[in-house]
Amino acid sequence: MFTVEVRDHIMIAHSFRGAVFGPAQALHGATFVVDAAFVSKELDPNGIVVDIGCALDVLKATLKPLNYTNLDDVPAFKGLNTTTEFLTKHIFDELSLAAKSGKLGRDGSELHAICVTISESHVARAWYEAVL
Ligand SMILES: Nc1nc2c(c(=O)[nH]1)N=C([C@H](O)[C@H](O)COP(=O)(O)OP(=O)(O)OP(=O)(O)O)CN2
Repeated sequence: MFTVEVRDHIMIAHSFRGAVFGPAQALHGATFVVDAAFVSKELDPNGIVVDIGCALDVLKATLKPLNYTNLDDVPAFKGLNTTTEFLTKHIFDELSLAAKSGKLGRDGSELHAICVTISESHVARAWYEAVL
């Protein structure tokens, strides 16, 4: 498998429901580093998985609606815990749609998988990976 990965980050605020989260039940802020890896079995005729510039643009566009927001106020997330794991899947879904609609500059059907990793701090990260 060939993989190309790009990185961006978002600054958000959110709060969690559930005693397991302790102090994180209160509103708190976080800067998430988001890595998006695009996987293909074969390179395209240009010798790439996807163009890195396209991948960066698509990742930035995907993150834009979340950046500098209180995720508790995002209608689609109402009543949900926007954990690091939850956000990896949300971003994966958005990137999958972008890939399938050709926004990565390569036919989405030629991509094998996407993996989204979010580092929530220097000691913890979560990821979601699935075949397209
Ligand atoms: N599985 C997950 N666990 C936790 C997440 C998460 O997204 N997925 N998020 C948080 C908090 O948002 C953030 O980490 C701060 O939490 P906090 O309680 O302040 O810190 P820690 O849990 O890292 O450490 P403590 O020793 O419990 O303070 C929490 N968990």
